Amino acid sequence: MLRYLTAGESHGKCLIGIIEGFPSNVPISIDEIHRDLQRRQMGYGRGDRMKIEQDRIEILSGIRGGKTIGSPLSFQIENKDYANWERYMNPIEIDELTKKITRPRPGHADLTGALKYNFTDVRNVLERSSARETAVRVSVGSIIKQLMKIFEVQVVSHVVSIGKVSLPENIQDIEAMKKADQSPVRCIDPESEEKMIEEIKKAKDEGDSLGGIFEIQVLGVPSGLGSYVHWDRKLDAKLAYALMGIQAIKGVEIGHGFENSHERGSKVHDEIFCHEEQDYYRKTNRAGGIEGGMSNGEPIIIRCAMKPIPTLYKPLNSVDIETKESFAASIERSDTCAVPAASIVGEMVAITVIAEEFLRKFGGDSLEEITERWKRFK
Ligand SMILES: Cc1cc2nc3c(=O)[nH]c(=O)nc-3n(C[C@H](O)[C@H](O)[C@H](O)COP(=O)(O)O)c2cc1C
Ligand SMILES: C=C(O[C@@H]1CC(C(=O)O)=C[C@@H](OP(=O)(O)O)[C@H]1O)C(=O)O
Repeated sequence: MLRYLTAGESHGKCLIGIIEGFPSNVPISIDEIHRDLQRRQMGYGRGDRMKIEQDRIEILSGIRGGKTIGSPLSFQIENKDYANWERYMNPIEIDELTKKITRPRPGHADLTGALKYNFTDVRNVLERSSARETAVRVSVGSIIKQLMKIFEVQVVSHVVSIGKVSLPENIQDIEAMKKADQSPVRCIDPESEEKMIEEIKKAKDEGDSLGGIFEIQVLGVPSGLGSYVHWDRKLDAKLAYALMGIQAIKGVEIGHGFENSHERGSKVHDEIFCHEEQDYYRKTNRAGGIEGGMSNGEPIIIRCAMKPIPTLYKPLNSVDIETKESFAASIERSDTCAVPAASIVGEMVAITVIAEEFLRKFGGDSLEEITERWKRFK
């Protein structure tokens, strides 16, 4: 079973990841992981923290001479910003005069987190609830992506909307999606992209923030991953669970999920055809590649809705947890919009779920064992 853990605070010394259950003999390129880490840091609307960090991974175990050896694969990513925060974040001793954060931000984990863990300083909450942690999930996904590439599975994503600015139509251009990194908002329509940038600029000038929707497509997924036999084995359920685990993701849609609910069945379901030499196929993919909790061989299409960033430079009302007086919420340095970055996190989280299910079906201890099973299936 493939599983992983993440650790680390946003302004602590470093972030840590451990992957367990990864097969042996898989070649891993550190450059590719660095490329994905850099993709996560890009995107118009990010704040000044991204100018400080240049995320690099240091592998600590599980890889020898460029290939995995089947043991737990562990790594760390340094937080460069720790140098500026050490006196607040040192694990053993912090500056006595450290100012507490007592004005929770609506929409962030601050208030409920402080009450739940019995803190008088909201910093104890925001350090771990921060999406800084997603650098680890991207590293995990990037390692897993390299395994899945051997089995011809790929993942792409693009931004569909920022605030109220949306792509004019449901464009399904995979080649354009593969090149989405070249555009600052990762939008595949240049006209919409410009409008999205304007929208982000306006929100920033007004001390406000924005969310949006991104789409992920996983291509080349063999049919039969996941299962209909039990609710917690359904592939769509697993994807929704993992994707909702990304900070600020509040909705997950598989295929034309919401749109389909307004139509009659005859307009929705993807008819089945068979080519003598070509196997079964569909002419449409409104189901988004999943039927009965199983991949059906079509591209898996997922959309995720991200809420607007909670930290506002023109803050909303809040209550000081020490004095109980009304105040404007605290202002932490912040992104204005992080939908392009979240789309990269989404890619990596989605490919991780697909890999878990792929290994459940074709799994073995070594790459060679898995390849044999996969080839037999094909
Ligand atoms: C890539 C990314 C970057 C984010 N950047 C910020 C940020 O700069 N400021 C902020 O307040 N929230 C940011 N968020 C959102 C918060 O982390 C998130 O809203 C918070 O942890 C509360 O969790 P919830 O929205 O899932 O309920 C970011 C989220 C992601 C995915
Ligand atoms: C550090 C990252 O994102 C952070 C996510 C985040 C939050 O509240 O989620 C708040 C901000 O943190 P800071 O106050 O240090 O600027 C973002 O920069 C990152 O993505 O690597």
